[in-house]
Amino acid sequence: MEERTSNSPLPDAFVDFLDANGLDPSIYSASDLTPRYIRLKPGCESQLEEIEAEMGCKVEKVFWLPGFYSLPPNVQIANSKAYREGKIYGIDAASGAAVSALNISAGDHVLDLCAAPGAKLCMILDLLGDLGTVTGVDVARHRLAACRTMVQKYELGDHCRLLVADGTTFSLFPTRNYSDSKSCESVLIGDVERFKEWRSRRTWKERKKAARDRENAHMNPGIQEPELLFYGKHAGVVGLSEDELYKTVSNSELLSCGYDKVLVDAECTHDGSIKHIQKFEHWGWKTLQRRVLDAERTDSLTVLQLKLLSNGFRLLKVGGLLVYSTCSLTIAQNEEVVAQFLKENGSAELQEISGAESWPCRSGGILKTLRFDPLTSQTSGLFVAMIRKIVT
Ligand SMILES: C[S@@+](CC[C@H](N)C(=O)[O-])C[C@H]1O[C@@H](n2cnc3c(N)ncnc32)[C@H](O)[C@@H]1O
Repeated sequence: MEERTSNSPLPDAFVDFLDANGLDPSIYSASDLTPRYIRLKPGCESQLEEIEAEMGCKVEKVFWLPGFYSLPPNVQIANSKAYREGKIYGIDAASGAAVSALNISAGDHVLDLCAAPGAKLCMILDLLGDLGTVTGVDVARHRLAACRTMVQKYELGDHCRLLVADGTTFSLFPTRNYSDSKSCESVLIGDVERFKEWRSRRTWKERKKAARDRENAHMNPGIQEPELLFYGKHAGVVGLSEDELYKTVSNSELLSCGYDKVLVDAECTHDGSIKHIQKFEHWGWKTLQRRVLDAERTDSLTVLQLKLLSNGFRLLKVGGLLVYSTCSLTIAQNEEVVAQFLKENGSAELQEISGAESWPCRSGGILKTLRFDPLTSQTSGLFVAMIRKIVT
């Protein structure tokens, strides 16, 4: 593919891709003016003036999203003291809206099925406070390791466990306190080894075992067990035996013992993030062709997205809420995936997102779904749908 030839900020091949997907390229015209967004850790509000002085720019409150602030587009936050000290993290306001849609409350057991690198997971943990648990899953070990670093840096890990696993087949139910898990028929038998408090430094025996497990998983890809990459003190793991932790649950048990909230922030072509697309200038246009524009790539992604959404929904308890989001704006990866999923799942009901009336977004192609884009929202592009599991 040739490099960009027009004066548009978008590569020509990308404009053709937008055209083929019925997307108006003008939604990206405001992308150079799109602010940077940060979330301020709860309790740090009084330090805002100090943070502003240090960054040398205005830090403005996002009126429609609590805890969020906008900065001018090209401000680098990584060198700031507030960032180094874990008082702020970068997260787009549209991503914040997707998490906010979940209406996280104290005591929730939350599953984040495509968790890495972890900005949304951090926000979920921030909102959860001192009760409940968050299970973060991602298939990419190195990305989940980065997520662990982030959770530890922001001191948010106490109620969190991270597992390398395929989200399309992941099947572990939430780890509640031991007394709770009894009610979910997880029974303690005999004198078995139990998980102790997490230590960053693993013993030789533990490292050896982890390497052996990875080797086995590599040799037998069909029977991979999730790999536990991190767990906090109150994540419900301490005190469990391996059998209890890795116990999978039947679909009928999940109706009552499943997660209260599930986020499926699915893998996608990332075409809603023009900053991401512009990175291909350095990565090479051939890579853009392979990763974003190729129709076969989109086809295999939509299959993956439907599988992730279906499995996330299976792991939800009755009455629980699931948010499906992607940072693609194509209909194939959003409305069509949701429509197919609703057709296959009689107990799934699309929900109006409460609070969204004040959000600067527009309706998606299916009623109750939402679309953020740089022009409408002054955010990155994001599709959001919220689904409840009902009794059928
Ligand atoms: C859009 S990113 C998620 C971003 C993340 N939620 C955040 O806020 O930082 C999609 C993630 O899905 C992961 N992924 C891809 N296929 C997966 C699968 N089969 N199971 C679980 N995760 C998967 C990728 O490794 C990637 O980290």
